[in-house]
Amino acid sequence: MSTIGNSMNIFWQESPIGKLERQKLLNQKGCVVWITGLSGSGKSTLACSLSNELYARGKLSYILDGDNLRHGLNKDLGFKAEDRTENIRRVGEVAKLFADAGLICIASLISPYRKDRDACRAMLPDSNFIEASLFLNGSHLDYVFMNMPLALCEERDPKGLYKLARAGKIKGFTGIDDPYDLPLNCEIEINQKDGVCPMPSAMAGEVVTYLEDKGYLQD
Ligand SMILES: Nc1ncnc2c1ncn2[C@@H]1O[C@H](COP(=O)(O)OS(=O)(=O)O)[C@@H](OP(=O)(O)O)[C@H]1O
Ligand SMILES: Nc1ncnc2c1ncn2[C@@H]1O[C@H](COP(=O)(O)OP(=O)(O)O)[C@@H](O)[C@H]1O
Repeated sequence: MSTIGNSMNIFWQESPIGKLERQKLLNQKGCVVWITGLSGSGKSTLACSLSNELYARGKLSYILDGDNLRHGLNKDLGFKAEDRTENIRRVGEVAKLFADAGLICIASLISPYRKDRDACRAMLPDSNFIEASLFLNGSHLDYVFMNMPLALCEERDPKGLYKLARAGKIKGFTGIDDPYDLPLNCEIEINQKDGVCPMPSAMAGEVVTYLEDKGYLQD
């Protein structure tokens, strides 16, 4: 019996089929690939390309896209700091469930605050001791940082939001008048090469190679 958050007298219910059985069924390891970066940096593009690439290899993934989740689960949240924190916390919890289900969960959110990203990583510890030896950082969450210059994101501006933010019509826009804390410990960083952004398939390929090397693409 325990007290968690605001709930009292609650018990953990075990289920007969666990993560290991599900992973065997799917021949992959449940994990979270969390893509962070400015609006317009290419998070959704990478998420879709990665999902396609994994599908072609017979691997089951699911995309948690910040924009989409704000249409449902997170429709009560805005963009002030505490709402963004709650947004990331909720998506971290959902991602944890997907990883436990055995899926390769691809989360694509700006996730601008370092403390919230650190909290998500802490939420997904590698609890299985035998498995743990396979993973260097002991976490089933890996960050991909879309390190694209603000000027490029602003030039792309596919939704016209930077223009509105610059005109003062959107307040607290990430990169303009709300901070983006640069990641200090991301597993993968995607950069421009000679001023050119890699093709989506090349970005996805880099992540797939990483997942392969870490042993996620087999049970
Ligand atoms: N103020 C402000 N700041 C940043 N972004 C804004 C804002 N208002 C609306 N949008 C749109 O919301 C998308 C980001 O949602 P997220 O859930 O990923 O944001 S966060 O992680 O909670 O910061 C983001 O989508 P992406 O462009 O896909 O990143 C924007 O289209
Ligand atoms: N690797 C890339 N090369 C060229 N254009 C890209 C690349 N990645 C994204 N884009 C373009 O940049 C814009 C923003 O990409 P998007 O994936 O929607 O970013 P985010 O999800 O971070 O807001 C889109 O118009 C997209 O087509």
